[in-house]
Amino acid sequence: MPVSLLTAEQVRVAERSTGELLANGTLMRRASHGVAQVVVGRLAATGGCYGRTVGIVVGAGDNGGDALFAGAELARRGIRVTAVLLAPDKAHPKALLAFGSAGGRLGTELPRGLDVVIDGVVGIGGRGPLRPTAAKVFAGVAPSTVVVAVDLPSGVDADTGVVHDPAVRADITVTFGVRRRAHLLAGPQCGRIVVVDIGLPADHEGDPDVAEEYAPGEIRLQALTDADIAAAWPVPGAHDDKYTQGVVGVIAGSHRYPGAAILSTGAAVAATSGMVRYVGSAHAEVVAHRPEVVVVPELSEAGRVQAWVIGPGAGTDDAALERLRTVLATDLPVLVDADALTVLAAHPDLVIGRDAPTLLTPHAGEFARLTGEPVGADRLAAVADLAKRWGATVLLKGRITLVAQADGTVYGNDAGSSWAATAGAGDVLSGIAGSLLAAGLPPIWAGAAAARVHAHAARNAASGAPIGASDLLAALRPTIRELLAP
Ligand SMILES: NC(=O)C1=CN([C@@H]2O[C@H](COP(=O)(O)OP(=O)(O)OC[C@H]3O[C@@H](n4cnc5c(N)ncnc54)[C@H](O)[C@@H]3O)[C@@H](O)[C@H]2O)[C@@H](O)CC1
Ligand SMILES: Nc1ncnc2c1ncn2[C@@H]1O[C@H](COP(=O)(O)OP(=O)(O)O)[C@@H](O)[C@H]1O
Ligand SMILES: [K+]
Repeated sequence: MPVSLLTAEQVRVAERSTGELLANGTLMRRASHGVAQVVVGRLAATGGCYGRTVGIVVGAGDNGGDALFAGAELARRGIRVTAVLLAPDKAHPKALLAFGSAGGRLGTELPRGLDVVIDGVVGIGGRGPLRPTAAKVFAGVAPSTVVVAVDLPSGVDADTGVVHDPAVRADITVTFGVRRRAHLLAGPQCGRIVVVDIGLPADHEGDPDVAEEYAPGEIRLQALTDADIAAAWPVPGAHDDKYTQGVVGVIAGSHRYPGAAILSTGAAVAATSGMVRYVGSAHAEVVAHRPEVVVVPELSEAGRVQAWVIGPGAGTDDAALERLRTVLATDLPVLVDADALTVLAAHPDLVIGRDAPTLLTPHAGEFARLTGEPVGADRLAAVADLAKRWGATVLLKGRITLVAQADGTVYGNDAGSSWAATAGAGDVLSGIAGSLLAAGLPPIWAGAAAARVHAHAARNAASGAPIGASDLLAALRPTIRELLAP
């Protein structure tokens, strides 16, 4: 099942629902034990615990309490632990006492050359950037020191994932019970995320039971897992033929710029085993690369399809507008990308009010063209708002891809690497998502599944070195094979 990512308020609701466990400090003891275990695991893997050095940066709230209790546990294991209290008179009293009794020391700055530093400045109660005193402490941390954030890297907004300046950059983030939105939205800032079970009540899907907290239209952020995608990926059955699996039509590229057409149709051929049609002036080039694609130069000559992809390298002239108008007037699912988004920006009425499934796939620049303003720091709010206003599904590209449906549901994916940031990678994405639309997946699933497989393919193709979009395309089939038969 998709993994939910909660707001700070939803986390607090889930914590409060445990009643006594929250009030008597059991949740905090479980949380801090989880932090200590992660640190011990890290030290044990690199030479053991005894005599190693850990620093703790402690803020005024419960996040600092978690860090101090964890520090007490580490000190009891023979680790030399030093805590810097940013607000000494507000540090969690019981945790501070436990830390002192366990042999933890207090300092005004962190010792040099630490093995690990624990960021307990702020968690879900944090607002804005690291304040100057905390920033100064972290500025002195050596690059070789492993940074373990308690709950969230401080300076990262829990709900929007906005990374303020300055903010902590963590190698590992240890969180409690359920992921916060920032763990996806600011994934690269969090490093590896470890979710510790602290006994929050779970609903039948395994998520903390906050379903009733969602009002209609409210943003609900989730992430698809590989298992979700594998279960939904179209696999031909005994009675399938080329038509029953869905035919995708791609309107892309031009004789002068055939690359987008080759990449998009190539990805559509690789993603599912149905049929791919191509419409446009790059028909000779497309068929030279992929003889199985059925090509025609004009839209009027195209046979039946179950979904359209329109836009990659397809131009922005009057003829492009007419083709866009024609496909959007059908009752078929349509993916609008690249040049077609530029055309659409001047004619939003073509999509607003459209009943059939519509998937828009802008990068940040195209998004700004559609809305008339930059995406801004809060990408989640921006993409959800456009989806709601236009009544379409919107996939905002980038390291973190967000796919928003008009009802407030948003699926997010952290690509895990940025090797896909290369020319033509978007054309590949359009072909994958288009073929999934033709197979009958709802736009949010087609977009999110395509984004995740695209990211895996980029990582597999790159394997530590730069790639071009055709390398990404070539890695698609082995990546899908790995997904379907892990
Ligand atoms: N409520 C609970 O039972 C549990 C809470 N837990 C921990 O408690 C945290 C939440 O604790 P709190 O609600 O006390 O909030 P935090 O400790 O996250 O932060 C609030 C405090 O930090 C100050 N502050 C806010 N922004 C700041 C900034 N930019 N720089 C410096 N100080 C800033 C605030 O004035 C306030 O004193 C979670 O993130 C988690 O680590 C865990 O122990 C799990 C259980
Ligand atoms: N920093 C990044 N990390 C990971 N993936 C990225 C990054 N930037 C872009 N991408 C992905 O690469 C693709 C680029 O698409 P796009 O910008 O349309 O390029 P083009 O038009 O050249 O094909 C998208 O799938 C996008 O999500
Ligand atoms: K923190």
